[in-house]
Amino acid sequence: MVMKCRDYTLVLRASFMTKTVQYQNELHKFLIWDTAGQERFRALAPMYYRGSAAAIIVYDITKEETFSTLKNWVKELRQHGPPNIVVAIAGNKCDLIDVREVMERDAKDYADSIHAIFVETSAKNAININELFIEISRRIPSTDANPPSGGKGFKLRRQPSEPKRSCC
Ligand SMILES: Nc1nc2c(ncn2[C@@H]2O[C@H](COP(=O)(O)OP(=O)(O)OP(=O)(O)O)[C@@H](O)[C@H]2O)c(=O)[nH]1
Repeated sequence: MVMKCRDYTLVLRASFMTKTVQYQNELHKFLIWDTAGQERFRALAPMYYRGSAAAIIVYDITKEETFSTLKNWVKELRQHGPPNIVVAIAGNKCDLIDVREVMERDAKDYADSIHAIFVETSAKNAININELFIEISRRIPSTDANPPSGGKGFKLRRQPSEPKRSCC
């Protein structure tokens, strides 16, 4: 998406991707919008989270300020997001524990306090990525245990439950 504004052009880096995970006997396909996390793009966020079953908010365990920013996104989702949206918090770059600034315990406690899924991940080393999506699948099971044959998808609904995940 490109937004023109006066004499400059602002390119919004929102990319789309899919991920499929197996959960119990079902394949769950996620349609994912990776949006720009910067504050200046906040007004555009509803375009992406509206109608979404889940939101993954990612911070960088080596940068404390990203964890503070994350809390603003949680507030935004709580105030303006779909009422039953499943929120997952991912502390990325857990391969860099030597330069960690955000304690795992603190992040986990915060996630628990808002009933969010929590996991530390490494996109670089593919740690806990699948586990994160499986946990989201667990929270938003199918409303229809027996979808019609030939059907290409099914609706998801939220089911509150306690997350259980630890990092690398
Ligand atoms: N060590 C390490 N580096 C990572 C990991 N994930 C991303 N990076 C690096 O961090 C930098 C930023 O990665 P991006 O994928 O652009 O992160 P982003 O959250 O999309 O950042 P924005 O583009 O600002 O929204 C890149 O240099 C990546 O290679 C990780 O798990 N471990």
